[in-house]
Amino acid sequence: MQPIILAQDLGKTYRSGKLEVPALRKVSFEVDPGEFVAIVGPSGSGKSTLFYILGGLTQATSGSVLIGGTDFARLTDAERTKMRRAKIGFVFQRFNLLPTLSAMGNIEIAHDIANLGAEEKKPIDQPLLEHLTEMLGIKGRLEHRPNELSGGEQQRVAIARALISRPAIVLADEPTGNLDTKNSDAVLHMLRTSSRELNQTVLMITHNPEAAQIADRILHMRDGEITHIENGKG
Ligand SMILES: Nc1ncnc2c1ncn2[C@@H]1O[C@H](COP(=O)(O)OP(=O)(O)OP(=O)(O)O)[C@@H](O)[C@H]1O
Repeated sequence: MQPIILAQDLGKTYRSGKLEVPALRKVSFEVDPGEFVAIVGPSGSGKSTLFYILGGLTQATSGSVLIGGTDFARLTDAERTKMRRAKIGFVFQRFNLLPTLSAMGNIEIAHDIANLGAEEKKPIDQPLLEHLTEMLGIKGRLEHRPNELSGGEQQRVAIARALISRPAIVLADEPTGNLDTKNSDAVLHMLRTSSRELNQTVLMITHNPEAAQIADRILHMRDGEITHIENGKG
Protein backbone atom coordinates (compact mmCIF):
# COMPACT_ATOMS: atom_id res chain seq x y z
CA MET A 1 0.00 0.00 0.00
CA GLN A 2 1.31 3.46 -0.88
CA PRO A 3 1.50 5.68 2.22
CA ILE A 4 -0.77 8.74 2.19
CA ILE A 5 1.92 10.65 4.11
CA LEU A 6 5.61 10.06 3.56
CA ALA A 7 7.81 12.39 5.60
CA GLN A 8 11.56 12.11 5.22
CA ASP A 9 14.13 13.92 7.33
CA LEU A 10 11.84 16.90 7.86
CA GLY A 11 13.56 19.82 9.49
CA LYS A 12 12.28 23.27 10.38
CA THR A 13 14.26 26.11 11.87
CA TYR A 14 12.49 29.36 12.68
CA ARG A 15 14.64 32.42 12.21
CA SER A 16 13.95 35.75 13.81
CA GLY A 17 16.84 38.16 13.34
CA LYS A 18 20.00 36.37 14.45
CA LEU A 19 18.12 33.90 16.57
CA GLU A 20 17.54 30.41 15.19
CA VAL A 21 15.03 28.09 16.82
CA PRO A 22 15.18 24.50 15.62
CA ALA A 23 11.59 23.23 15.88
CA LEU A 24 11.90 19.96 13.93
CA ARG A 25 14.99 17.83 13.33
CA LYS A 26 15.08 14.98 10.84
CA VAL A 27 11.54 13.78 11.38
CA SER A 28 10.64 10.72 9.27
CA PHE A 29 7.46 8.67 9.35
CA GLU A 30 4.80 7.13 7.13
CA VAL A 31 1.03 7.01 7.51
CA ASP A 32 -1.19 4.55 5.65
CA PRO A 33 -4.54 5.60 4.16
CA GLY A 34 -7.30 5.31 6.78
CA GLU A 35 -4.90 5.24 9.71
CA PHE A 36 -5.64 7.20 12.88
CA VAL A 37 -2.39 8.58 14.31
CA ALA A 38 -2.05 10.54 17.54
CA ILE A 39 0.86 12.91 18.15
CA VAL A 40 1.90 13.57 21.73
CA GLY A 41 4.76 15.42 23.35
CA PRO A 42 5.53 18.26 25.73
CA SER A 43 4.86 21.89 24.88
CA GLY A 44 7.39 23.14 22.33
CA SER A 45 8.26 19.67 21.03
CA GLY A 46 7.26 20.60 17.46
CA LYS A 47 3.77 19.11 17.11
CA SER A 48 2.12 22.25 15.70
CA THR A 49 5.06 22.93 13.43
CA LEU A 50 4.71 19.43 11.99
CA PHE A 51 1.00 20.11 11.37
CA TYR A 52 1.73 23.45 9.67
CA ILE A 53 4.08 21.67 7.29
CA LEU A 54 1.72 18.76 6.61
CA GLY A 55 -1.10 21.25 6.03
CA GLY A 56 0.97 23.30 3.59
CA LEU A 57 0.79 26.36 5.86
CA THR A 58 4.56 26.64 6.17
CA GLN A 59 7.53 25.07 4.44
CA ALA A 60 10.10 22.73 5.90
CA THR A 61 13.67 24.02 6.00
CA SER A 62 14.96 20.59 4.97
CA GLY A 63 13.67 17.17 4.01
CA SER A 64 10.47 16.39 2.20
CA VAL A 65 6.90 15.35 2.72
CA LEU A 66 4.63 13.74 0.18
CA ILE A 67 0.88 13.88 0.71
CA GLY A 68 -0.79 11.40 -1.61
CA GLY A 69 2.37 11.45 -3.72
CA THR A 70 2.51 15.29 -4.01
CA ASP A 71 5.35 17.32 -2.54
CA PHE A 72 3.90 20.61 -1.23
CA ALA A 73 7.33 22.22 -1.31
CA ARG A 74 7.56 21.85 -5.09
CA LEU A 75 4.33 23.76 -5.70
CA THR A 76 3.84 27.46 -6.28
CA ASP A 77 2.00 29.39 -3.55
CA ALA A 78 -1.21 29.30 -5.59
CA GLU A 79 -0.93 25.57 -6.25
CA ARG A 80 -0.18 24.91 -2.59
CA THR A 81 -3.27 26.82 -1.51
CA LYS A 82 -5.36 24.82 -3.97
CA MET A 83 -3.88 21.55 -2.72
CA ARG A 84 -4.46 22.54 0.90
CA ARG A 85 -8.10 23.34 0.26
CA ALA A 86 -8.69 20.13 -1.66
CA LYS A 87 -6.62 17.66 0.33
CA ILE A 88 -6.55 18.79 3.96
CA GLY A 89 -9.35 19.02 6.51
CA PHE A 90 -8.60 20.97 9.70
CA VAL A 91 -10.24 20.58 13.10
CA PHE A 92 -9.08 23.05 15.75
CA GLN A 93 -9.36 23.27 19.51
CA ARG A 94 -11.47 26.43 19.12
CA PHE A 95 -14.06 25.20 16.74
CA ASN A 96 -13.65 28.17 14.37
CA LEU A 97 -17.14 28.01 12.92
CA LEU A 98 -18.38 31.12 11.13
CA PRO A 99 -20.81 32.69 13.62
CA THR A 100 -23.21 34.18 11.08
CA LEU A 101 -23.81 30.90 9.25
CA SER A 102 -25.88 27.93 10.36
CA ALA A 103 -24.24 24.56 10.95
CA MET A 104 -25.26 23.53 7.43
CA GLY A 105 -23.95 26.85 6.04
CA ASN A 106 -20.61 26.14 7.68
CA ILE A 107 -20.45 22.70 6.09
CA GLU A 108 -21.47 24.07 2.68
CA ILE A 109 -18.96 26.88 2.66
CA ALA A 110 -16.16 24.44 3.57
CA HIS A 111 -17.21 22.28 0.66
CA ASP A 112 -17.24 25.30 -1.67
CA ILE A 113 -13.79 26.36 -0.50
CA ALA A 114 -12.44 22.83 -1.02
CA ASN A 115 -13.73 23.06 -4.59
CA LEU A 116 -12.29 26.49 -5.36
CA GLY A 117 -10.04 26.24 -8.34
CA ALA A 118 -11.34 22.80 -9.31
CA GLU A 119 -12.15 22.51 -13.00
CA GLU A 120 -15.53 21.10 -12.23
CA LYS A 121 -17.31 22.05 -9.00
CA LYS A 122 -18.62 18.91 -7.36
CA PRO A 123 -21.95 19.09 -5.55
CA ILE A 124 -22.04 17.98 -1.92
CA ASP A 125 -22.03 14.19 -1.63
CA GLN A 126 -25.54 13.82 -0.17
CA PRO A 127 -25.20 10.22 1.07
CA LEU A 128 -21.95 11.21 2.82
CA LEU A 129 -23.66 14.27 4.34
CA GLU A 130 -26.48 12.02 5.60
CA HIS A 131 -24.01 9.54 6.99
CA LEU A 132 -21.85 12.17 8.69
CA THR A 133 -24.69 14.14 10.26
CA GLU A 134 -26.25 10.88 11.46
CA MET A 135 -22.97 9.55 12.84
CA LEU A 136 -22.19 12.88 14.50
CA GLY A 137 -25.69 13.29 15.93
CA ILE A 138 -26.20 16.78 14.46
CA LYS A 139 -28.96 16.05 11.94
CA GLY A 140 -31.53 18.00 13.94
CA ARG A 141 -29.14 20.89 14.54
CA LEU A 142 -28.18 21.86 11.01
CA GLU A 143 -30.26 25.05 10.88
CA HIS A 144 -28.80 26.34 14.15
CA ARG A 145 -26.05 28.92 14.38
CA PRO A 146 -22.91 28.13 16.39
CA ASN A 147 -24.00 30.25 19.40
CA GLU A 148 -27.13 28.10 19.63
CA LEU A 149 -25.06 24.92 19.87
CA SER A 150 -23.13 23.39 22.76
CA GLY A 151 -19.35 23.13 22.55
CA GLY A 152 -19.60 19.42 21.81
CA GLU A 153 -22.12 20.04 19.02
CA GLN A 154 -19.96 22.80 17.54
CA GLN A 155 -16.98 20.47 17.45
CA ARG A 156 -19.08 17.78 15.76
CA VAL A 157 -20.11 20.33 13.10
CA ALA A 158 -16.42 21.19 12.70
CA ILE A 159 -15.70 17.49 12.11
CA ALA A 160 -18.47 17.24 9.50
CA ARG A 161 -17.05 20.36 7.85
CA ALA A 162 -13.58 18.80 7.73
CA LEU A 163 -14.79 15.46 6.36
CA ILE A 164 -17.40 16.54 3.80
CA SER A 165 -14.96 16.91 0.92
CA ARG A 166 -13.19 13.62 1.63
CA PRO A 167 -9.79 15.23 2.21
CA ALA A 168 -6.71 13.04 1.92
CA ILE A 169 -5.93 13.81 5.56
CA VAL A 170 -7.68 15.41 8.51
CA LEU A 171 -5.42 17.33 10.90
CA ALA A 172 -7.07 17.68 14.30
CA ASP A 173 -5.18 19.98 16.68
CA GLU A 174 -6.29 19.33 20.28
CA PRO A 175 -9.86 18.73 19.10
CA THR A 176 -11.05 17.87 22.61
CA GLY A 177 -9.11 20.62 24.39
CA ASN A 178 -12.20 22.73 25.06
CA LEU A 179 -14.61 19.91 25.86
CA ASP A 180 -15.77 18.14 28.99
CA THR A 181 -15.11 14.41 29.37
CA LYS A 182 -18.40 13.27 27.88
CA ASN A 183 -18.15 15.43 24.76
CA SER A 184 -14.46 14.71 24.49
CA ASP A 185 -15.13 10.96 24.44
CA ALA A 186 -17.82 11.46 21.79
CA VAL A 187 -15.50 13.48 19.54
CA LEU A 188 -12.69 10.91 19.88
CA HIS A 189 -15.11 8.12 19.10
CA MET A 190 -16.27 9.96 15.97
CA LEU A 191 -12.76 10.54 14.71
CA ARG A 192 -12.07 6.85 15.36
CA THR A 193 -15.23 5.88 13.45
CA SER A 194 -14.43 8.13 10.51
CA SER A 195 -11.07 6.45 10.16
CA ARG A 196 -12.54 2.98 10.43
CA GLU A 197 -15.76 3.35 8.44
CA LEU A 198 -14.87 6.04 5.91
CA ASN A 199 -11.20 5.08 5.57
CA GLN A 200 -10.41 8.67 6.52
CA THR A 201 -6.79 9.30 7.48
CA VAL A 202 -6.71 11.29 10.72
CA LEU A 203 -3.77 12.86 12.58
CA MET A 204 -4.55 14.24 16.00
CA ILE A 205 -2.40 16.30 18.36
CA THR A 206 -3.35 15.71 21.97
CA HIS A 207 -1.96 16.41 25.42
CA ASN A 208 -4.09 13.65 26.85
CA PRO A 209 -2.29 10.27 26.96
CA GLU A 210 -5.59 8.43 27.42
CA ALA A 211 -7.11 10.11 24.35
CA ALA A 212 -4.04 9.13 22.34
CA GLN A 213 -4.66 5.46 23.10
CA ILE A 214 -7.72 5.46 20.85
CA ALA A 215 -5.44 5.84 17.80
CA ASP A 216 -3.83 3.06 15.77
CA ARG A 217 -0.38 4.50 16.44
CA ILE A 218 1.04 7.19 18.68
CA LEU A 219 4.01 9.33 17.63
CA HIS A 220 5.91 10.61 20.66
CA MET A 221 7.80 13.86 20.08
CA ARG A 222 10.42 15.65 22.13
CA ASP A 223 12.73 18.52 21.19
CA GLY A 224 11.70 18.40 17.54
CA GLU A 225 12.23 14.67 17.13
CA ILE A 226 10.10 11.55 17.11
CA THR A 227 11.47 9.63 20.07
CA HIS A 228 9.34 6.53 19.55
CA ILE A 229 6.22 5.21 17.90
CA GLU A 230 3.80 3.20 20.00
CA ASN A 231 0.83 1.10 18.93
CA GLY A 232 -2.44 2.46 20.28
CA LYS A 233 -5.37 0.37 21.41
CA GLY A 234 -7.51 1.60 18.50
N1 LIG B 1 6.83 31.40 14.44
C1 LIG B 1 7.80 30.98 15.25
N2 LIG B 1 8.95 31.68 15.37
C2 LIG B 1 9.96 31.27 16.18
N3 LIG B 1 9.90 30.14 16.93
C3 LIG B 1 8.77 29.41 16.85
C4 LIG B 1 7.67 29.78 16.04
N4 LIG B 1 6.69 28.85 16.18
C5 LIG B 1 7.16 27.93 17.04
N5 LIG B 1 8.40 28.27 17.46
C6 LIG B 1 9.27 27.47 18.37
O1 LIG B 1 9.44 26.17 17.80
C7 LIG B 1 9.39 25.16 18.80
C8 LIG B 1 8.27 24.17 18.50
O2 LIG B 1 6.99 24.82 18.62
P1 LIG B 1 5.60 24.12 18.31
O3 LIG B 1 4.54 25.18 18.43
O4 LIG B 1 5.68 23.38 17.05
O5 LIG B 1 5.47 23.09 19.55
P2 LIG B 1 4.21 22.29 20.09
O6 LIG B 1 4.71 20.92 20.41
O7 LIG B 1 3.08 22.39 19.14
O8 LIG B 1 3.86 23.07 21.43
P3 LIG B 1 2.42 23.26 22.18
O9 LIG B 1 2.06 21.89 22.70
O10 LIG B 1 2.75 24.22 23.27
O11 LIG B 1 1.45 23.81 21.17
C9 LIG B 1 9.24 25.90 20.12
O12 LIG B 1 10.51 26.07 20.68
C10 LIG B 1 8.63 27.22 19.72
O13 LIG B 1 8.97 28.23 20.64
